[in-house]
Amino acid sequence: MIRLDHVSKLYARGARPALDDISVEIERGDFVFLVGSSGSGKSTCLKLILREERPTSGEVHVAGRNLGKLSSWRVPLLRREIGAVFQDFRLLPNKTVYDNVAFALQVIGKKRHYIQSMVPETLELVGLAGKEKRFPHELSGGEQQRVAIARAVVNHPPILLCDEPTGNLDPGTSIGIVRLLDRINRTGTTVLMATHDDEIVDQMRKRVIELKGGQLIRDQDRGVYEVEQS
Ligand SMILES: Nc1ncnc2c1ncn2[C@@H]1O[C@H](COP(=O)(O)OP(=O)(O)OP(=O)(O)O)[C@@H](O)[C@H]1O
Repeated sequence: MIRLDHVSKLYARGARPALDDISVEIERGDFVFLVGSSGSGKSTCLKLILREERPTSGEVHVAGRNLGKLSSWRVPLLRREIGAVFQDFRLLPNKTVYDNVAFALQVIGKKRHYIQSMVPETLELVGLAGKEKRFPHELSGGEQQRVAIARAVVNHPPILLCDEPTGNLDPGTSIGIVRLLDRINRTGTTVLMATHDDEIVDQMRKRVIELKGGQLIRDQDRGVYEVEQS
């Protein structure tokens, strides 16, 4: 579902590589934690998968596409295959919960009756039934992140990328969010989550990929956090 072949990324000529000859494969339906100290290259890795950045060398394959050969006009089609969730939620503040999620379908031209059935179903999945008319500022951080997750998965993308989705949440709320991601993963969605949250990684015991200084130094099934400091 996601494959990096000898991928390196240098943001500036002569700079230390943000990613240094990374090769890794993530199969359909996997749940993977991407760990590593600050600056180890986690966000860069996610940006390459979204084609927000391009590698300096190597190949990135996502959902059957070689991103190096993908023309710019096809990038929006790639992004439909990938739901994305971030630490800072990124909700539209002037739209209700319902409209934040519906908007993701409107912009890709889905029909009204489809939107009217998918949005309530997805809000139910993330545990927000009954809160459709609230605005983001009327929700807790955990609830806001649930809206962001609903928005990311409402179109049933095969891949869900999460960049520190629990970074702004307390431990109890965080575990609820990751259990929700686990539930989404069990429906067949491939989940790749960059995180600094040691408690969650240790509790969930999923595959763990560790980066250090841009190099992949660990790929462990049922792994633990145990990040090496750079
Ligand atoms: N747009 C950019 N331009 C130049 N250098 C960058 C850019 N983005 C990231 N870097 C550098 O690339 C390296 C990897 O950064 P990246 O954001 O991928 O790390 P990270 O593991 O996600 O860190 P964090 O856990 O702090 O979010 C760092 O040295 C960073 O300074």
